[in-house]
Amino acid sequence: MPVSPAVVTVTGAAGQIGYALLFRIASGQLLGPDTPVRLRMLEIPPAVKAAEGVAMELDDCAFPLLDGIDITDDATAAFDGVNVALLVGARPRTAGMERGDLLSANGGIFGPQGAAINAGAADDVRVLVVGNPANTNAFIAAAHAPDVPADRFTAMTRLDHNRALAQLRQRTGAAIDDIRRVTIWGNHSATQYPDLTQATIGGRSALGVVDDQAWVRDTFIPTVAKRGAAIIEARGASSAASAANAAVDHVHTWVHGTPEGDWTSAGVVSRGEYGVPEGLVSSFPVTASGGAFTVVPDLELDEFSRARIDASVAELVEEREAVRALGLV
Ligand SMILES: NC(=O)C1=CN([C@@H]2O[C@H](COP(=O)(O)OP(=O)(O)OC[C@H]3O[C@@H](n4cnc5c(N)ncnc54)[C@H](O)[C@@H]3O)[C@@H](O)[C@H]2O)C=CC1
Ligand SMILES: O=C([O-])CC(=O)C(=O)O
Repeated sequence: MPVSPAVVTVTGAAGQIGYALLFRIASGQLLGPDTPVRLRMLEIPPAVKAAEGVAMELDDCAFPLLDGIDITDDATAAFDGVNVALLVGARPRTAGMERGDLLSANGGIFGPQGAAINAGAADDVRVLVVGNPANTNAFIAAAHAPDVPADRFTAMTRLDHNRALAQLRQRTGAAIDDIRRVTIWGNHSATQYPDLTQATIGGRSALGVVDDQAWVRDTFIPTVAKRGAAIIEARGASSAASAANAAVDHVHTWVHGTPEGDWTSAGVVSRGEYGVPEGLVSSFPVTASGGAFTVVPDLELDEFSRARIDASVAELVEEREAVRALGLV
């Protein structure tokens, strides 16, 4: 029996991440080889023509799973019946900025989009916010969607998670598939806490394999946390293909699950886990099963980890206060 197509909406579809993302979605890498996809591309009016050009290229790939493409500048139309919403469209930072500096420029995008999702999305909608500052933009979107379960709104820290895996591979020579239980806690910002205390490499403690606390504290953590700025410095533009790759990973894991014995990292709406105030969108260690993320419970946090998580969560609280002051929630 033919499977009906999933509606996947990508905002900012004519941007750099959109260009790296849409072709992977249409080829089946997001939802798997058995699910046809109907793509909805949302753009602001000046970029609709560029989105049309991207759609022409998508057509020219003749992807068997691509059921059709709609292009619109209207959020209500973009999110009508949507199953997977990828909220990418937002301004990227430039050299010298922190992601939080984008709040006033970008925050206003996510309330109306949350409201449009609330009004028209499919019952099983899953939302991934990529546009920065991603955690707080997801908080804004969720606040405007009271009828959508809060656990359907997530923010992307999978890129940070993948960066942590890559740094650990470089340091130890381990295969990526042998590295497990790495965690990104907190905000997708320089305050994030990439945590190796629970991580294993080939079943052994990653900290034991590395055997160099100073490297973890002074090299690993800042390299992962400041990787976005390093890419901007080197490339003259913020990361795009690796961000699109992480978005594909995030949704694929959400839908298809985490491997036995492992977990990933995602920004999810806190229910008070690990002392993170309820309602904030914070990155946690999460497993995925049955199409839902669950925060890994009962991990022991040492003093250093506790302090790092608290510092990043304090920044999320500040961002929440800022969006309240701006009248965005
Ligand atoms: N969470 C993460 O790990 C990462 C997040 N990002 C963020 O993703 C966002 C997008 O980055 P790029 O694609 O490089 O930027 P870009 O500037 O190349 O593209 C953004 C696109 O969004 C569109 N747009 C702006 N307002 C919109 C609206 N209201 N509705 C629909 N579309 C709208 C623009 O017309 C543009 O085409 C930025 O905020 C960037 O900082 C980037 C990398 C990683
Ligand atoms: O750093 C930036 O502005 C873009 C981003 O979020 C990342 O690369 O992690």
